[in-house]
Amino acid sequence: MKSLPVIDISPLCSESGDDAATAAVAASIRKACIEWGFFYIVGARPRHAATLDALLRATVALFDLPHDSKRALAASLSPLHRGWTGVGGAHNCSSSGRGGTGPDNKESFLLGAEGGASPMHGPNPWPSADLLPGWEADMSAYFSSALAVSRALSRGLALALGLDRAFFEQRMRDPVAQLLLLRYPPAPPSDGGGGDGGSNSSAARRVVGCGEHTDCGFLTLLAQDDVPGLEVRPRAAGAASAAAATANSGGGGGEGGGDDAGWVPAPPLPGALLVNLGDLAEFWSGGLFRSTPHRVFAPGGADGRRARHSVVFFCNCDYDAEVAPLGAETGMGSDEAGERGAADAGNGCGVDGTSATTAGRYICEKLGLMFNE
Ligand SMILES: O=C(O)CCC(=O)C(=O)O
Ligand SMILES: [Fe+2]
Repeated sequence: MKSLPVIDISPLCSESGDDAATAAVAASIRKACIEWGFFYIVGARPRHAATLDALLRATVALFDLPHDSKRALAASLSPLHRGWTGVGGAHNCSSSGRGGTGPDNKESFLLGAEGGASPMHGPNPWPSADLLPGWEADMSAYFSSALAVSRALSRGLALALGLDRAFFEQRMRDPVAQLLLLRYPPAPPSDGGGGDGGSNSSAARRVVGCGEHTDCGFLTLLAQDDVPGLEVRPRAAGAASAAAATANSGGGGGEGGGDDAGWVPAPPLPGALLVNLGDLAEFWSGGLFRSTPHRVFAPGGADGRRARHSVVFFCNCDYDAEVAPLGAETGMGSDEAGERGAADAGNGCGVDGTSATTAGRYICEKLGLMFNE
């Protein structure tokens, strides 16, 4: 059974070294971005492994705070909607889901780039040091570390598109980046009665933690604890046939139809981060790279006693970075154009429109935000 690719990005983590190893990583990234829009990375700076543990511990500590302490940090109090949102609250950072999957079942806490570089930069509602000693330092360390990994990856993405390796990095000087901490509470035990819509598929019996959506920005890095729940639905021909095989192989319990068809699990892989591309990357790459739909189910079954925690780093480019769909330089060959398939021409990324924009404008439009520039 085919599953999501794993790519060792260590050759991208040094400033120099434009050698065969780098070219091989760029080729793997190109293939993964065309076929899946998702891939695991290993080999990021060693510093990252240490900050990952601290990150997950700090995330649990935040959500374990008493309700009143979290309410005092509510996102509704912040002009940039940073801070805490309880279960059933708004979905923060992604373009809207499709397919009527119902309300999200998750608690979230949003942080973002500080300073005044753009209307999307600003102060974070940090919990006080009395409440959570060292929390701000742990989160800030992870934020910088995730940004360094994103910059390294951006070199691979640029090479994968036939561009100068610094192409995206030069547009990530003080990027619009956000860190979203998530807790998915376990699904209530099923007494076999429920089910929505009378469907018999396992997807219908499971509780949605985060409905199907694509991310709207450039690059997403996901750290997850050891509780699974994330699934992706690749649209390219090669990966899609692997997904169909997964749906039919007994893992999902479906019969090739219903809500499970085409979905592939993206379970936690110790020491790895999961990367996915957002709508902005698909738009910028002229539709060559994928912004792939994904969804999360609340922990159930054997994992049903524990909440799932994940931390999503949405790395965009600088607010005023100019963006226009790339053309011939990406070297999209007829094979790759065929790989895209005719059926999936649009996922709302605006790839068919040729108008140039800026990263900030693109994201604000997707999120329905308006700022006076
Ligand atoms: O929690 C996860 O694994 C993914 C969350 C996600 O896709 C999002 O917040 O955009
Ligand atoms: Fe997402």
